[in-house]
Amino acid sequence: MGKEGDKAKLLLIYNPVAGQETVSQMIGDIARSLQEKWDLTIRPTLCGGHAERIAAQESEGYDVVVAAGGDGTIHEVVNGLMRFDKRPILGIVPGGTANDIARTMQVPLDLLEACEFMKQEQPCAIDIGRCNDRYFVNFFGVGLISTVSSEIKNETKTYLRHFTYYLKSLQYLQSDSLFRVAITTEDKTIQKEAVMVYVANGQSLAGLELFGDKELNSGQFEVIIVENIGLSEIMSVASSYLRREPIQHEAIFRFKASELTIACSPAQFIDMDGEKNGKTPSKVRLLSGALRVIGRV
Ligand SMILES: Nc1ncnc2c1ncn2[C@@H]1O[C@H](COP(=O)(O)OP(=O)(O)OP(=O)(O)O)[C@@H](O)[C@H]1O
Repeated sequence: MGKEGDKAKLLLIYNPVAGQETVSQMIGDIARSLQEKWDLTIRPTLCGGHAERIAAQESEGYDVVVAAGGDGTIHEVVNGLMRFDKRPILGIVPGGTANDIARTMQVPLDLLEACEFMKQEQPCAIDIGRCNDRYFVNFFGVGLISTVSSEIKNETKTYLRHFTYYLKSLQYLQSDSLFRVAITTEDKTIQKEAVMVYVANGQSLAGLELFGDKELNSGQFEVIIVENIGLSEIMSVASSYLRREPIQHEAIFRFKASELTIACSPAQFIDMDGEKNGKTPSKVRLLSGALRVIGRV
């Protein structure tokens, strides 16, 4: 191994409150592992939004910037990195609750295995979504998804959180959550009454691999509109999922697009990668191969 100065530079941004605070507890081991390959700088976040500021203000001159935390932390770091024309490579240490982005990129969920993985794997270019002046890696969503994710945001962070997520989904489906949506793409306009619109770039949502064939370099989003759907329909969709069959239901409308405008009445809160980001209307665009990430697509 060469001198410290010969090594590439890595900035590790970690969220000490993500998931069950495992990154915080293991930061010494994580640092020792990464130092074997890189000249390491470590920056913990102090509050929400801080990971994005660190990435935007301090990434210059680094070869790799690692987001250690959950999807929210990765979302913030990506938003910081996307401001640069010449972007450092992104690495992931999955210390969150759902870790949907890490799952899609096949990063091991064990923190030290993820460090080993980073040392061995090559980066690959992935598509990034853009909505107005914000970016997303995994998904853009309005309706049910946004309501549920903000409701659970402050709940106790244990494995029970996943369970809570599904219960809350069912609860909201029973309530008055319908809205009108008009989506315009490169070649069509679709108007529906919906409870949720989900624009998938990645494969997983809340730890479930819902879009198994959706690769992060496909050049297209998978757009899902969930129309008015009741409990019996949910059970039928859930049983398809459990039987590993493609999710097909008359209340679920799917298509592919790389550019779309979404208008809702009434206006809906936007959720990107599990983080709230303003309200519709939205212009959503796919930026092909915009970021290099250590992982597999
Ligand atoms: N020091 C901090 N104190 C409080 N909140 C923070 C701090 N640093 C970051 N945050 C916020 O913590 C929130 C949760 O982080 P993150 O999404 O990474 O973990 P998670 O919710 O457990 O994982 P996942 O999104 O994968 O389910 C984010 O909204 C982020 O802005």
